[in-house]
Amino acid sequence: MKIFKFGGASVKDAESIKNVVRVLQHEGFENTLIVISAMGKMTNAFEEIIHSYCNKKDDLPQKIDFVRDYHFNIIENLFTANKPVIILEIEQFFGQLSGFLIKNKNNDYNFIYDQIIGFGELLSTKIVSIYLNEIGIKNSWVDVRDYLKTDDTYRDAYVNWDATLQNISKLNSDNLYITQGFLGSTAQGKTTSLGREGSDYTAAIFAYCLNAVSLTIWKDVDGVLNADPRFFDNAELLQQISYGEAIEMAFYGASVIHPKTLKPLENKNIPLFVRSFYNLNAKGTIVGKGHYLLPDIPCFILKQQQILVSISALDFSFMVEYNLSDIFKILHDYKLKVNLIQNSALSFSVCIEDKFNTFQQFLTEINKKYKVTFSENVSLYTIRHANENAVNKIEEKGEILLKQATKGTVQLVLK
Ligand SMILES: Nc1ncnc2c1ncn2[C@@H]1O[C@H](COP(=O)(O)OP(=O)(O)O)[C@@H](O)[C@H]1O
Ligand SMILES: N[C@@H](CC(=O)OP(=O)(O)O)C(=O)O
Repeated sequence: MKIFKFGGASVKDAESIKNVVRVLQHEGFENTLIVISAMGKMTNAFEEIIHSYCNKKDDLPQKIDFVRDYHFNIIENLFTANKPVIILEIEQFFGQLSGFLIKNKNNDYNFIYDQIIGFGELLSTKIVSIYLNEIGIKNSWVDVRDYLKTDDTYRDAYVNWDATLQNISKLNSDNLYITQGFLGSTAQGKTTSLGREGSDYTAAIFAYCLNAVSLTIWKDVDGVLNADPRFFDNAELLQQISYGEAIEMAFYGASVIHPKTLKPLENKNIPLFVRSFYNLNAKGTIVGKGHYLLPDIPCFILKQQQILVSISALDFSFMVEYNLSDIFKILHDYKLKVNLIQNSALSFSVCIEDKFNTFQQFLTEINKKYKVTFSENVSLYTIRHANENAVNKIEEKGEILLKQATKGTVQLVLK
C-alpha cells in the first residue's frame, strides 16, 4: 500500500481539488490511503471560532459563517450531480459543531480546541471523498478517530501505538481510503489533535502501521529546498536527504515536514517523497536511509516570532545545575518551546516560542526568583552545513543578539 498526504494548500479551492484528481490519475490510486488536511487556512479560521467562543465574543456567528461560506463556495464550484448529498453531509457537521457549542460545559481550553478544530479535516475529507466518488474514483471515507488512538493531552496528543497499530491493521489494503490528518481520539472517544501541521505525522503513522511501500507528501514547492522560498531568494531543491538530515531540518523549524513524521518512517525504512502537486514529472526530494545530502550545500532555516530571554540570579550567584533545572521546570510548566539555549556563569539565555500564549504567566512566575530581561519578536536562523559565506549572508540581515556554533551548524538570533 502507498500513502499520499495532501495539505491545506493542495485542497484550498475547487481548482486545487481538481488538481488532486490529476495527481491521482497520473500516479495511480490503487491500494492507496490518502491523508488530507483542512482546506487552505481553515484551521486558522477554526482557531478564530474557538477564540470567539471561549471569550464569549459577539462575532462568533460571523466566524462560523465565514467557514461555512468557504466550504459551500467550494462545493458550488466542484459538484454537479451529488450536490444534495454533500450538502446534507456538510450540514451534519455544522449541526454537530453547533450542538457542541451549545451543550459544552467543559472549561478546559485545550479540550474545547480539539473538539472544534477537527471539523476542518472532517469537512475537507468529506468533500474530496464524495467528489472523487462522483467522478468515478471509488473510495471509502474513514473517520481517523476510529483508528488513531491517543492519550488525552489535548492539542498535543501522544499516540497510543499498540491500539493504533491494532486498529489500522484491520484496514483492507486493496481499497482507496480517504482520511483526516492531524486528529485522533482518546479511549473515551473524545477528539484529540497531534499539534499544528500534524497531518504529515498522521500519514507517517498510517505508513508505519500498514507497512507502506512509500509515503508521498504533495506540496506547492518542488520538494525539500535548502531554504524556505518565501524568505530566501534562490532556494535550491535537495534531491535527496537522509532521515537524520530531514529530522534535523524539521526540528530546527523547516516547516515543509512536521518533525515527528520521520521517525516512524525511518524505523521501517519507508521512503518519503516530497513532490510538487503542480509539476508531476519532477522527482522532488527523496528522504531515505543512507541518502547523503545532494547537492551538498548549506541549508537555512528561519523561525520567526521568537522571544530571547536572559535569566540571572537575584543574588548574582552562578547559574548552575540547581538554577537551570528550576528554570527548565518553569519553562515546561508553561509549555514554552525552547529552540536555543546558551549559558554563562552569571546568566542563562533561552530562545523560546510562545505557542500556547503563556509567556506572560511564565514571566510572572520566573520574576519571583530571577532577574529577567527579554526581547520579543526576534528571528532564529539555523544554518546546517554552514560555511563562512552562508553565515555572512545571514549576519547581514539584522542586529546579532546571540550566536552559537557547533560542528557544521550555526544558529543566530537576530533583531
Ligand atoms: N526547506 C523548505 N523546503 C521547501 N518548502 C519549505 C521549506 N521550509 C519551509 N517551506 C514552506 O513550506 C510550504 C509548504 O508547506 P505548507 O504551506 O504547510 O503546505 P501544506 O498546507 O500543503 O501542508 C512551502 O510553500 C514553503 O514556503
Ligand atoms: N490543518 C492542520 C493540520 C495540518 O497538517 O495542516 P497542513 O498539512 O495544511 O499543514 C493545521 O493547519 O495545523
